[in-house]
Amino acid sequence: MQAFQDFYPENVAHCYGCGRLNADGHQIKTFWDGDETVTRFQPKPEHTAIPGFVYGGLLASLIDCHCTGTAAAAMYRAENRAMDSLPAFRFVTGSLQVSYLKPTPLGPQLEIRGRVKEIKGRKVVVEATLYAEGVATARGEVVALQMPDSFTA
Ligand SMILES: CCCCCCCC/C=C\CCCCCCCC(=O)SCCNC(=O)CCNC(=O)[C@H](O)C(C)(C)COP(=O)(O)OP(=O)(O)OC[C@H]1O[C@@H](n2cnc3c(N)ncnc32)[C@H](O)[C@@H]1OP(=O)(O)O
Repeated sequence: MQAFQDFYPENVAHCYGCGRLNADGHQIKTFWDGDETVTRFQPKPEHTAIPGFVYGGLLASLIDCHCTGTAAAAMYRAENRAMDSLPAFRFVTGSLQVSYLKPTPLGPQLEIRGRVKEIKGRKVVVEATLYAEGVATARGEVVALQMPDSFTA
């Protein structure tokens, strides 16, 4: 099954969090699960904050790209269009808010689940919860905006 990120056009597939063409990035993969979206990610030893626990910046990055990917997929769903159809939706982060609820253990695979809160014009608001072994350890919200032309290098 193809992930949302597998549909990103080549010129926007280099993001550190989600670009499949960034060999040094996280290359997250996000899928629909009913009305929710899900990403699973295995942190590595270098993603340490305090020994035994995951660095919060990594968790923010995972939530960020999970939510921008969800925003793009949600726009396709809202327009009843296939994800490889044109014009492509490209989203960037307007705001990213993260609450760290509990320390996140380094070891288990993490699961991020997202839900669309609002679609309004070029803006999509997505909320996400990050779980380690079924326990919610972080929660976030992203305001994603369709990418302006000024981002084109
Ligand atoms: C499923 C298949 C898909 C296939 C194809 C998909 C294509 C690929 C998709 C994805 C590519 C991968 C890329 C991932 C990216 C990862 C995340 C990043 O790291 S992104 C880098 C960090 N972010 C920036 O550098 C942004 C810098 N800021 C800007 O460029 C602008 O400020 C921008 C675009 C965020 C907003 O500017 P405006 O001019 O478009 O916005 P205005 O028209 O003023 O507002 C529209 C609405 O948005 C709200 N808004 C605007 N900025 C906001 C902000 N910063 N925070 C909260 N809300 C904001 C406003 O309040 C307004 O809402 P009201 O309509 O009134 O409800």
